[in-house]
Amino acid sequence: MIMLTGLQKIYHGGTGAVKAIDNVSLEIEQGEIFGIIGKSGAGKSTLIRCINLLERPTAGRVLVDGQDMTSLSEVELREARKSMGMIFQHFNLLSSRTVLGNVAFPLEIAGISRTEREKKAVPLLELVGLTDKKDVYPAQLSGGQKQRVGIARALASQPKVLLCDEATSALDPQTTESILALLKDINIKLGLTIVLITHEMHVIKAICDKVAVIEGGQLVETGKVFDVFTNPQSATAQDFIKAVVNNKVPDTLAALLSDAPVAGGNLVMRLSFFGDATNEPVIAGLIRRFAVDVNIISGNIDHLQDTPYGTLLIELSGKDEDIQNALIYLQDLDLRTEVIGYVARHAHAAG
Ligand SMILES: Nc1ncnc2c1ncn2[C@@H]1O[C@H](COP(=O)(O)OP(=O)(O)OP(=O)(O)O)[C@@H](O)[C@H]1O
Repeated sequence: MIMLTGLQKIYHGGTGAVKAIDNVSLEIEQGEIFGIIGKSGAGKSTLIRCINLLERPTAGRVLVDGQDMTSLSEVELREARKSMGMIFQHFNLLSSRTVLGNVAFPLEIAGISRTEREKKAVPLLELVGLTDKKDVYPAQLSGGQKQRVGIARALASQPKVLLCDEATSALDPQTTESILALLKDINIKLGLTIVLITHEMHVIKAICDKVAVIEGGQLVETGKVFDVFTNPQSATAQDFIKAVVNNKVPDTLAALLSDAPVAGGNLVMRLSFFGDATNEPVIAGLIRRFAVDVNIISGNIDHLQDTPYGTLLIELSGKDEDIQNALIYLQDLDLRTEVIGYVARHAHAAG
């Protein structure tokens, strides 16, 4: 649906050239919700604005539905942009127009008659749950309601893609949740491809199918949200995930760990479970089979989209041989194991 190839954007400002996007290539498929996450200044806004060419890339190609956006004339570009709606952090509504007037505005620009405009806008208000606010002005709306107007307006020209520029950053957590649920609903009902940028991992976790992590204008990691969450490769992705998944080794324990086995010491490891494996009594099975004690340091079970996902940080104590056999047993199960390190038994109170 959307293909970025070797995308580059250099800004020339007072302080010299800034490489905001540095050789980014990625593919977004039809019907998916694709999240782009990065810290402040990573290049997220520039990247999303390059997709509809609100920013013209310095180099690289932007293909949307097979059409090379960078090769279009201004007139062709205006036409192509109709297939890409956009919503913004600060909503960008027209304060002098009613809710209905705002939603119908793109249709007015397109020269569609008043009756036709209303015919198209009214069902969109229903879709976003604002039928009763049709005749009020933006100043009378809450932030969440304003964003609903923004969404309805973006859908007015029946786009194939919805670009969301930090669409929930100005909203409180509960309103954020309801707007994200609405985006998911629209994605399913209309089969709309959604691209969103955010600096918050919980947004990605809530609705995205795939994620791209960017830093310093570069793509550092991309993949299915489930894969990136359960097995992040880059330090940046690991940092973002820490904010929503608590499976960190406590600092007091981390200070005592060594990579190599310690004779007569305990093994600290992380187990990650997905799907059906979350229902398996892994720890009970471990204790039954081996002469080891298991101390659970931390643990949680969560859902990523509809798939259960859990992590357990555990410490095994026992004879060295029993610990190694238990480790081999765990590594053979349908779960992900990660040896965090070894700790001398007397050095640590637990176990
Ligand atoms: N018009 C501009 N002129 C010069 N430099 C710019 C311009 N717009 C952005 N930049 C620079 O490009 C880099 C990326 O900016 P961008 O706004 O895309 O990042 P971002 O990830 O969206 O950040 P934030 O989350 O803070 O909005 C930054 O270093 C920024 O200062």
